[in-house]
Amino acid sequence: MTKRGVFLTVEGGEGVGKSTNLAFLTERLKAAGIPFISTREPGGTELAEQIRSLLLTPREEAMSELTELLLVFAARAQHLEACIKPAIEQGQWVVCDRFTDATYAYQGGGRGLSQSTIAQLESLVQGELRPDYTILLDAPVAVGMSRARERGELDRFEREQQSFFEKVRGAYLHMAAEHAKRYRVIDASVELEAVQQQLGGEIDSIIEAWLA
Ligand SMILES: Nc1ncnc2c1ncn2[C@@H]1O[C@H](COP(=O)(O)OP(=O)(O)OP(=O)(O)O)[C@@H](O)[C@H]1O
Ligand SMILES: Cc1cn([C@H]2C[C@H](O)[C@@H](COP(=O)(O)O)O2)c(=O)[nH]c1=O
Repeated sequence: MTKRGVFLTVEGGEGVGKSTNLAFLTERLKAAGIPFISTREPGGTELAEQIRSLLLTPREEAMSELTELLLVFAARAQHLEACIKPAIEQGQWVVCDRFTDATYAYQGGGRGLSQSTIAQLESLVQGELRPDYTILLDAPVAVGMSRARERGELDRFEREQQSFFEKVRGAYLHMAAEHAKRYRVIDASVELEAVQQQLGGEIDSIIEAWLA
């Protein structure tokens, strides 16, 4: 029987370095000879990427909070069935830039939607499936936003107020405390080399546990 792959998610606020460090993590997996796919949410399949574009593109018509929540889960349903579940079952690791904890942080913490509404959709779309490990890149909101601004034009979420992102960060830190066995919290406010030194230790121990 094929050994199930690990489902590893990378979370954090805007501009904290998720994409940069996801590439670092997958380099470590490659070096260890571990089969993996690297993907992101919202997105990860052609259809889910189209939903991503609906979610991220700024427009005049305001998007209702419920519409936003349902779009996020619609993209996730597609991503899970077409990409994540088959990969894990085939023994591949799935390294995913954001997953449902982002929904609890942004639509729950940021927009104020109830945990129980999100939990109902989580059960409907995912069944029992949850990430095995979650790396939270944590930095003060101002640090992440200044990195995001330097990158160029801001998307629909990045145009939110600082208070929105403070709530998002608070929700992530709360989840990290609540799910301490699954979470690895990394201080992402320091220079990249120091971030990757912390990350290297964490990924090596996760690999070791899987190979044992
Ligand atoms: N520790 C760091 N110190 C300084 N700059 C960094 C650090 N980590 C990432 N950066 C830079 O910050 C910018 C944002 O990084 P990146 O795109 O990886 O963040 P992200 O979390 O994926 O952003 P988003 O949430 O918008 O997708 C990039 O220009 C990247 O080079
Ligand atoms: C999965 C997910 C994402 N979001 C938001 C968070 C970000 O602002 C964007 C994705 O852009 P990034 O460049 O990949 O960071 O989408 C959300 O609000 N809810 C979610 O579940």
